[in-house]
Formats: sequence, C-alpha cells, structure tokens
Amino acid sequence: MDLCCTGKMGQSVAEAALRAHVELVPYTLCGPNDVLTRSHVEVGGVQLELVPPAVRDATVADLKARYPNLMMVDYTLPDAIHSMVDFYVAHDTPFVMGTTGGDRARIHAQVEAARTFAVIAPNMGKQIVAFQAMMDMMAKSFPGAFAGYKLRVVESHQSTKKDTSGTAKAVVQSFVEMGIPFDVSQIELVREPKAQVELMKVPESAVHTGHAFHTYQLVSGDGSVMFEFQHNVVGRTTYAEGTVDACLFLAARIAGKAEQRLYNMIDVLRAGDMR
Ligand SMILES: NC(=O)C1=CN([C@@H]2O[C@H](COP(=O)(O)OP(=O)(O)OC[C@H]3O[C@@H](n4cnc5c(N)ncnc54)[C@H](OP(=O)(O)O)[C@@H]3O)[C@@H](O)[C@H]2O)C=CC1
Ligand SMILES: O=C(O)C1=N[C@H](C(=O)O)C[C@H](O)C1
Repeated sequence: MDLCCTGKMGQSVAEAALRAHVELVPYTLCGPNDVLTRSHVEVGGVQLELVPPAVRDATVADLKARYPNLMMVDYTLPDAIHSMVDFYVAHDTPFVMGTTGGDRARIHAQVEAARTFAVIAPNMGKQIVAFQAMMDMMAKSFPGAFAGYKLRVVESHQSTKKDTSGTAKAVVQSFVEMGIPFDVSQIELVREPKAQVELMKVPESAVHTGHAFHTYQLVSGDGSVMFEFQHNVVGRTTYAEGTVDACLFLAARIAGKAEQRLYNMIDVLRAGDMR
C-alpha cells in the first residue's frame, strides 16, 4: 500500500496498516512544498520517501513494476482531488479515496468509465457508514416520510478543514429524499475553537488535532415533534481502521477479477468486510 502520508489522516492510516500487518511501500506522495523542508516521513519506525507532484508519474510507473499489487490511499485536500483522480486513472492504479470535496458525480463517472478499481467514500468509520446506510434505506423505503419538517445540520471540525463535511452532505441527500427541501449550503460549519468547546462540547484536546461532531435536527412544521441524530468523533482511528478494511476488500475484489470496479464504504460494510 502506498499513501499520501504527510497529513493527519495519511499518518493515521499508515499506523493502522502496520497494526494490520499490511505492507507499506516506503514512498508517499506529498504536496509541492513538502520536499522543501524534508525528504522523508516516519511512520512506526518505517521511513517513507516523499514524492512531490513533479516526479510522481515516473515514480509510480517504477513502483508498479516493483510492487504488482500496489494500491494507493488518498487523503489529500479538496483542491487536489480531481488531479489525484486523474493520476490514479491515468496509471490504472487501484485506490482508496477518503478525500472530500470536488465534483463527486464527475469523479464517479470518470472512474467507472476508466474501470479503475477504487473505493471512494466521504466517511470510513464503520458505525457512521452503517448510519449512512440506515438513512439511505429509510429514504428508499419511506420517501417523503419527513415532508413538512425543518432540518438543521451543524458540523464542527478542526479549523484547518476548509470544506463542508462530505459526510454531512451525503446524509443531507437522504433527508432531501425523505421530503425536506435543504441545500448543502445551509449546513452550519463550526470552525472557531471557542464555539467548539463551549457550544459543541468538543474536548479541548481534540480541537486542533482532529474531531468531527455532527448534529442533524429535524423538527415538525408545528414544532411538536423533534428528532436528533448525532455522531461525535474524537481523533482519526475509526476512519483509519475503516480505510485498511477498504484496502483489504479492494485487494480481494481485484484478486477475484470482479466485474464491479467502483465501490463505496456501504459496499464494504455489506460484504461483511469491516472489522
Ligand atoms: N473519508 C473519511 O473517513 C475521512 C476523510 N477525511 C478527509 O480527508 C482529507 C484530508 O484530511 P486531513 O488528513 O485531516 O488533512 P491534512 O491537511 O492533515 O492532510 C492533507 C495532506 O495532503 C497533502 N497534499 C495536498 N496536496 C497534495 C498533492 N497534490 N499530492 C499529495 N499530497 C497532497 C497536504 O500536503 P501539504 O501540507 O504540503 O499541502 C497534507 O499533508 C480531507 O478532505 C478530509 O475531509 C478526513 C477524515 C476522515
Ligand atoms: O476533515 C475531517 O476531519 C473529516 N472529514 C470527513 C468529512 O468531511 O465528512 C469525515 C469526517 O467528518 C472527518
């Protein structure tokens, strides 16, 4: 497995891969400025050589020859997502992508058309994936069940996160199908540390290091009925463990020459492949 290991999720997935005894290829893609200050990152005692965008095409061609089962894991940034997908597709490299943002429909269409093996999902945490699947099933079984209700969505993340939560956007889609008119631009973003601690009850230790506190509140038109769904995650471990599950799932599909090439995390969960 090769990763984009310079960021918070990349590091965490690399640690989870080592815990699961998955072989880490000793290279990691990085952003253009990273190599100005260092040449390697270390994960669990393993030195990974940084590969900046300027040399990534030549490097991946070499790595594919040396590691025929190479799979790449992408936790870059919304600004980079389309160029990263172009890269995996151009090299026909199987990939697991947790990065949020971009034009998701365009990405799915591109990967489907190229027939590159991939798992792409805005959330890799097992129980959150199950929650997403449950909301999706509810929407499919009972479309319009919440017609007349008002929806409020609030999500808090570390202040370095610039985009709106991809998970929240995906969940909102199910509520829209249940009859609530709502645009993702109405999702309320909390990025100020003071509000995170005082209003969202985020532990101070997780304000900067990484957290994802989501609340979805649905209130009936006359205000007499209220539903609230909440998932609050401190740290990165749940996503990192799920990412390793996705890699093992994808490796099995490749080995079995599966006809389906593009998957999401609900597929991984349904297959019973989340630990
Ligand atoms: N699916 C899921 O379960 C989860 C998804 N995420 C998503 O993952 C993404 C990353 O999150 P997080 O790790 O917290 O962010 P970080 O900012 O910590 O890490 C992003 C890393 O990507 C690097 N990078 C940027 N551009 C490129 C490029 N072209 N090639 C290679 N590397 C690049 C950055 O390098 P530099 O600093 O040099 O720019 C940085 O090290 C976000 O979209 C987030 O929403 C996060 C958690 C869970
Ligand atoms: O950036 C994060 O931290 C997270 N990003 C994903 C998202 O945008 O939904 C998943 C989780 O919320 C953590």
